Amino acid sequence: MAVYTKVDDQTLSAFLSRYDVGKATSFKGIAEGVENSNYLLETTKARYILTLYEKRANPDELPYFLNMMEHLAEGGIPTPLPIHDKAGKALQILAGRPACLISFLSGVSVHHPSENQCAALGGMLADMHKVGQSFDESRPNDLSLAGWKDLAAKTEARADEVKAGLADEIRAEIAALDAAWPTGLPTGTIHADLFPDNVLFTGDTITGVIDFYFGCTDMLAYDIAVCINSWCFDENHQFLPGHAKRLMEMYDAHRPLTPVEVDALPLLCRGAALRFLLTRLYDWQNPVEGAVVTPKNPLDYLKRLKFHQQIRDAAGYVV
Ligand SMILES: Nc1ncnc2c1ncn2[C@@H]1O[C@H](COP(=O)(O)OP(=O)(O)O)[C@@H](O)[C@H]1O
Ligand SMILES: N[C@@H](CCOP(=O)(O)O)C(=O)O
Repeated sequence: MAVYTKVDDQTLSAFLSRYDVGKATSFKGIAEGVENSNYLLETTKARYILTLYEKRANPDELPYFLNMMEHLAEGGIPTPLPIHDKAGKALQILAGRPACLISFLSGVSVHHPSENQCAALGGMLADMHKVGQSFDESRPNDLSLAGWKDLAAKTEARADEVKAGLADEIRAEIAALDAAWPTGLPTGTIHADLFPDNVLFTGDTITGVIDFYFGCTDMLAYDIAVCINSWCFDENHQFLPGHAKRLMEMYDAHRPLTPVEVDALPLLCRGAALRFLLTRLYDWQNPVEGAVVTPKNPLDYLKRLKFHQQIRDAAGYVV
């Protein structure tokens, strides 16, 4: 459960009095997530999610994320909507943290996505990229090469406590990616953390896309690489080519991939694997005292990284 900041009854009712959302009937910490504190709030009017921003969230960037969600929702992507208070304000301070009430979306996230669900994901991701083209705000991806170097420096002293030789493997991978990281690919607004726990389904239909707090401006195909990493491996970290094929085919049907994007996929997948290896490693080494959160295993992404390292070209993902 990710709850870093506790919200008591009095604080909650004072907060809710700013809104026209009715009275709270239930308020519970949510048993998923890593980055922020999330509560499910039920009121006499509706259900909401209350998010308190923690850890990596930079308060100055929160308006960007909320505006991105609103822009995508207006374009037909099923993202939550920030709720505005009676004075028109969406972003608040609650229990000393920046906070926002957002609309609750129905559906459930899947632990073992099917090929059909990967196809739905590919189509939605391409649609999201197309709608994102008219979003006029931008934010650099602070978890790309420069961010990885920074995390590698912060984690290297104790990386070998997690696995012997890990610091060297990370150093070598950063050097390889630094020398070959693609440029000139189509860019735009990307989600950058589109894991299965951030997509809600009813059957094979996507009913929600959540957690835009790593959203940024970067190569569109990097989002596909994040999805290949997080949707197309089984629980034993074995690659699932049928999943990747359906994801990419449906993406391509909604937004045709350019040849340079296809060629860059193995490198982008390596970069995405390294990104999650590093943030997980950092979180593993730096637990937040008193937080209720289950740290994720960094080595899951070392296994994926090794898989991508032996892929020669994008065809390796679909055979
Ligand atoms: N708008 C929403 N509608 C329904 N459930 C949500 C919504 N936002 C978050 N959740 C639930 O809260 C969990 C944690 O949210 P998430 O944004 O992924 O947190 P974190 O940023 O901490 O990773 C999700 O897995 C989902 O179950
Ligand atoms: N997806 C990341 C962790 C970020 O947490 P999320 O709950 O916001 O997806 C990972 O799995 O390492």
